[in-house]
Amino acid sequence: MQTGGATRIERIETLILDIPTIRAHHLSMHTMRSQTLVILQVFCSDGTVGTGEGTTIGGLSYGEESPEGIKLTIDAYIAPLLIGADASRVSALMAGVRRQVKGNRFACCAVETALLDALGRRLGLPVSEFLGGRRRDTLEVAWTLASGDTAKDIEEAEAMLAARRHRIFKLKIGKRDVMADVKHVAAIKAALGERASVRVDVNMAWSEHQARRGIAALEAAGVDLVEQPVSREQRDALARLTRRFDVAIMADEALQGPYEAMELAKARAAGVFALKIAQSGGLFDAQRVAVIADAAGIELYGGTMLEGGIGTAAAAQLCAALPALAWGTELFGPLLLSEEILATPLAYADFALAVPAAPGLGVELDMDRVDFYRRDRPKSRLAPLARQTAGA
Ligand SMILES: O=C(O)C[C@H]1C=CC(=O)O1
Ligand SMILES: [Mn+2]
Repeated sequence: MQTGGATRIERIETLILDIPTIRAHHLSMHTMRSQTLVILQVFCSDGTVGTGEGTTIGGLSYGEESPEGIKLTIDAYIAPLLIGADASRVSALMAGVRRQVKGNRFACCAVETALLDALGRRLGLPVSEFLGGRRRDTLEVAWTLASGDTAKDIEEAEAMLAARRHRIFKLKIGKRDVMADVKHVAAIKAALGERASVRVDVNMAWSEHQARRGIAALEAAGVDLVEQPVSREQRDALARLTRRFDVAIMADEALQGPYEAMELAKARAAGVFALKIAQSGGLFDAQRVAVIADAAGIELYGGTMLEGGIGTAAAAQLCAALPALAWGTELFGPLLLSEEILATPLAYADFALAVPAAPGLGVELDMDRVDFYRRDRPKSRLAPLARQTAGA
């Protein structure tokens, strides 16, 4: 796997970080009070270090990979395949990894991200420039209202509008009775009116029958988009809902890479795809999903697994290079964390995220903060850390 004079992969290190969220984040299957990030670094023989991130939501309650599993997969199975290999052959390296490692898309995405970061640093180019070239330098970013309380959500949305940070709001529903959720959403939409786009994410909590009742009422309340109302296996039900309603129906959990994208497109099961680098299995596979969406006339939304700064920068690099991104993005993950792990936080202003312009992912880790939040930190390092707030 190596040629003379090539830059080699010398070492791969992984770390698990636990960072508190700024408030409880209620999803239909889990309430988050902290987020767990798996950070990996790929050390190359020319001195470049590439950084990647593997992050999921709620342990094993959202997807099949846990943070501990992502770390183990990289340490025990992926790293040994890569040590000594030519670090710049990213696509070939990932094809080799996939021959030996089935599934484990989040772990593969983290590794591919780190290799792309290192390659970009070596080339002196941001990753978006070799994913086809940048089509945009800023990305509109939605915010998720998920405090669990209608009045608090309205207050939070008003503060975001006043600060010009977000004007698209995604509401997490599916935990309560359908009509209680509809009442909650309708009250928020009525308060915000035309000043904001209000969307909902059911995270698979409804049956098809519940979805028919719920979506009809949400459409009447002025909601713009309904994300993954039914379980990911129920592709036919999702297709029937897409045909039945004018409001946009978006596939999220049902979309796990190019194969599912093709099946969803053939079944006309969604009008919009939540494009996520981790769920797709990496930036290359996310690009393949985007190509399928484009060919099928399906619109795109840049989704998140609530990653920290590294995963968010990686998704931003991909989103910057997409030909079209009709529904904007929700790349706000770092803003939900109470502490920043980047040396310079990502910049959010005027409802948008500025896509980092420096080589690679365009961001640097603050290693003191990383050290502080690592799960295995030595007890002697428990001294409080000076607070640095995420965001601009
Ligand atoms: O989309 C999801 O299901 C996961 C995630 C994205 C934003 C958020 O608040 O949760
Ligand atoms: Mn979702």
